[in-house]
Amino acid sequence: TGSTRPQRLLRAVQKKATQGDPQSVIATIDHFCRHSEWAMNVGDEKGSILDSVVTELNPSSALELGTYCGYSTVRIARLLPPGSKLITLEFNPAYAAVARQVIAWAGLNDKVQLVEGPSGDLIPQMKELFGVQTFDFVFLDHWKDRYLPDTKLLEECGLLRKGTVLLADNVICPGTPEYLEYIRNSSRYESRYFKSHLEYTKVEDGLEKSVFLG
Ligand SMILES: O=c1[nH]cnc2c(O)c(F)c(-c3ccc(F)cc3)c(-c3ccc(F)cc3)c12
Ligand SMILES: [Mg+2]
Repeated sequence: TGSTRPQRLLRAVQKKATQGDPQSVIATIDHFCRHSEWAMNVGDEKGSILDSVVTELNPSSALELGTYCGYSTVRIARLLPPGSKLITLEFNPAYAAVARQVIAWAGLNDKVQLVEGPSGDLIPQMKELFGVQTFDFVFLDHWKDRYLPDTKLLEECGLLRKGTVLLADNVICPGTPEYLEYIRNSSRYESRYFKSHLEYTKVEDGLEKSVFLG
């Protein structure tokens, strides 16, 4: 049995990136995806937009739906102020196992809590399991068909507050039409589309940033 793509990505990080240096972990993964094997990390172009949204918001509590190999987890956590917490949910155990090691290599264990399981089951448990009141920031990057139900679940569980920012990846490719329809027509959100490209390609994709108005 051979290695998987996430395992080969992790091997590249452990071989080439500097331990405790998130920027070198990010650069190593981007190089691997451009020159060795494409992988579905948010990437450097959309990643810069993610960075600017997180930096401007300076969140104390953040949630990521969809960890994959931990690339965006590292991008977000490296920008969080001391004492802040990023909770990241991953359904696939093999992805979670790789992500834990990528996050550890970047030296970000104290800012990140990776939880394995389906987002639909875990979101209602956020308050009781992790003492979360509300999230300041949510990055949606798991599965296109879960964006809308999980957003409604976050609302219903009282996990959003006036000003919470939702940032959704892949709203064009592969596309999340039901989510966009809901969020752009809801009086409870103010949305803006950031045009970009599918990671490591010239194909159009983009991020949708939505502020919950309460
Ligand atoms: O599923 C995802 N979650 C999060 N981010 C993703 C992402 O950033 C992507 F670029 C893709 C993508 C897009 C185009 C493509 F050709 C291959 C993969 C996917 C994706 C889409 C459909 C699938 F069947 C499997 C994966 C995802
Ligand atoms: Mg994505």
